[in-house]
Amino acid sequence: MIAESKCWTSEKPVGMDHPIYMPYSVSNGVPQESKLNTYMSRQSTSTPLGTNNLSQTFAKINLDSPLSSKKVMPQSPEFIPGSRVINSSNSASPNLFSSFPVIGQQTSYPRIVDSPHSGTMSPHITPQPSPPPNINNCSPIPGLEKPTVATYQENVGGTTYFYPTSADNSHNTSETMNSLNSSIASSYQVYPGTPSHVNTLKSKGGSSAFFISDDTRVEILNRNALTLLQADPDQFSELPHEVDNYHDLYPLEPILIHKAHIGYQASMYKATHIKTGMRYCLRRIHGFRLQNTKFMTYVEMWKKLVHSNIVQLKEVFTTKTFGDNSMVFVYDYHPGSETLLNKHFSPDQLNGYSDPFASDPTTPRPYSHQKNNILRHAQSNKLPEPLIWNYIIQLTSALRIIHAANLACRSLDPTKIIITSGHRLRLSCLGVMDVIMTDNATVTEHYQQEDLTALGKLVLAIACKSTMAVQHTNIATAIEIVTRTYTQDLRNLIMYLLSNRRRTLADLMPMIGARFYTQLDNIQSRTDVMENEVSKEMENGRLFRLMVKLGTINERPEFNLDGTWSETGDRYMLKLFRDYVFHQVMDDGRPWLDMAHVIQCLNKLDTGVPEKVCLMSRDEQSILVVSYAELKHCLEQSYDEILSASMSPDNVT
Ligand SMILES: Nc1ncnc2c1ncn2[C@@H]1O[C@H](COP(=O)(O)OP(=O)(O)OP(=O)(O)O)[C@@H](O)[C@H]1O
Repeated sequence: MIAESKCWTSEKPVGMDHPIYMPYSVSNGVPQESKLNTYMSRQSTSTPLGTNNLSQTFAKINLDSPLSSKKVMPQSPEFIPGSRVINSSNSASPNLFSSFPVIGQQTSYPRIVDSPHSGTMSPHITPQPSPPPNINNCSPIPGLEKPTVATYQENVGGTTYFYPTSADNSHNTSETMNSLNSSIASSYQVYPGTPSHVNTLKSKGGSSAFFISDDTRVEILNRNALTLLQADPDQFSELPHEVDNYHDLYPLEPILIHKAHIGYQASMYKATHIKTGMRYCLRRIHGFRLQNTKFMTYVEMWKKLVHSNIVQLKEVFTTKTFGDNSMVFVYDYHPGSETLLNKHFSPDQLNGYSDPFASDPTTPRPYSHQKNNILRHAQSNKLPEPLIWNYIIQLTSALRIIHAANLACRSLDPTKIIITSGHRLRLSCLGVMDVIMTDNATVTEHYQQEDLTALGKLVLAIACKSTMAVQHTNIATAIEIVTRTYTQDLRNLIMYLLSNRRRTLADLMPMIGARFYTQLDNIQSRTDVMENEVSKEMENGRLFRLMVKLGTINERPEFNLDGTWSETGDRYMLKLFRDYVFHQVMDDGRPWLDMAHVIQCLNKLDTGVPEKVCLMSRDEQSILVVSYAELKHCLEQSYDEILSASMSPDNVT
């Protein structure tokens, strides 16, 4: 079948039998060798819809209907062949031709070839400024942008163009109109803009209407870059190529000869699992000889523990690959994390106090420093109390499940808590003490009480921003500082944790009290913001897949030995569509760039809406009026062709 509405006249509307209605067919008016001809041939063979009978087609047009009898506007903007003037000011009678990217340089009127599918006419073809940002990627709801018409007529410079709508379209329109009575849904997928509740939550990080916010993007990029870092073989020549099932080792800290707080020298590496390609964090305990295998029970228990505030232990193994007897603990890798010690106790945050550990690298860390001057710490440097409570909630949350699993942390220390963005804390050294300090005599209950004491010391150190606050001789002064600086509640919690009585995590809950709600609110608000970011990227991902298909088809140099494949048949239409989406120009020939136009067009293509779009050949001699539905059909069919050829060895040429 060929076009239903392939007609133009230089007069006002006339009857259907008027000779100026010029049906186009492959053999009538279109050069056989032209690309348009190949497209039309394709229509006549493969397109299932439509009719070639003009009389039938036009019989459907009710020229007497109020809408169809719309008068030709004598004042319609004049269409001046040879001019590049695009005039779309007449909103009552949208100037179809003015809406083409470049109309100039024409010596004859373009042919109009109507697509076999029908639908509403694309209302915005002319380069137009985007709508306001919050809706700028939304298209008008089909059926609303224009009253339902049985026929569409246009007078341009004395030339009348008719676009009959088929039964199919009227069906769609009536469906749309029916749905107006109840609800109206966009007929295609689109990101509807930032919801107002998220808009009020947004941080200063800057937001984008279409893309992920700058803050989040930078953060993710940074994390990805860290994950992909590789060690320079010249610089780290001593690193083994492979350790057990891991390779691509990258040190996470300078390898210093100091004993970690566990009493052994330890070092951390990022590594990649040989089989899965996943990144992990290896904690290597240097020079450690296993005495027995009792620790395996603990390892199995730790491996089962999953919580948002702990770094999960994956496995433990011994190795001689490093040239000694090393014990390696494998954990999840959290790129971009830093220790709580670095974050809140780094030298520049200590008002000029030097790193308490720098002088003696063999001294275990961090509470062993003997100097007693850190309490001169300025109160102006204090952390906000809500942040301290935030930390308390996260740490107690982790301890709660650890203790519930009949385990103890045994490493609640500022060097063994890592922090990532959004003040997320994780306990990072779980299970190590149970393996390297197996002590059958001491019951877990004892270590759990030690955990609570360690928590009290940690909170005190954070509140005073000093690791020395927890030294026995400084504690009284440190508590005094807390009393002066923070609420009674915080002081009470520290006092409780540092007391000699038997303590439980359950007792801490009423001390935290309604602050749980604040924490919950913060997390949920953050989830809302992140969900909005995801919804933007979801749309982008969808459009990207569409672009991949278009890119795979457009300008393909050859397919199955056919050098003209991408220029003929369905592909020709897709090429013109690509021009329409991306290559439009303004009146004076400057490129017209409008992201909203691109997104809108791609969204409509993705869904295959019945709305029509006018595609102009590059020589400006032909115009195809085609629906997005048909474009989608062409896209899918052409891509499937390539896809099946890629899978079938018979098609390899
Ligand atoms: N699971 C992890 N994922 C990513 N990085 C981690 C992980 N655990 C620790 N790190 C990082 O590795 C580095 C070293 O951690 P480590 O626990 O050894 O701290 P440390 O201050 O060197 O303690 P110690 O003196 O006891 O060795 C820190 O920068 C920390 O942020």
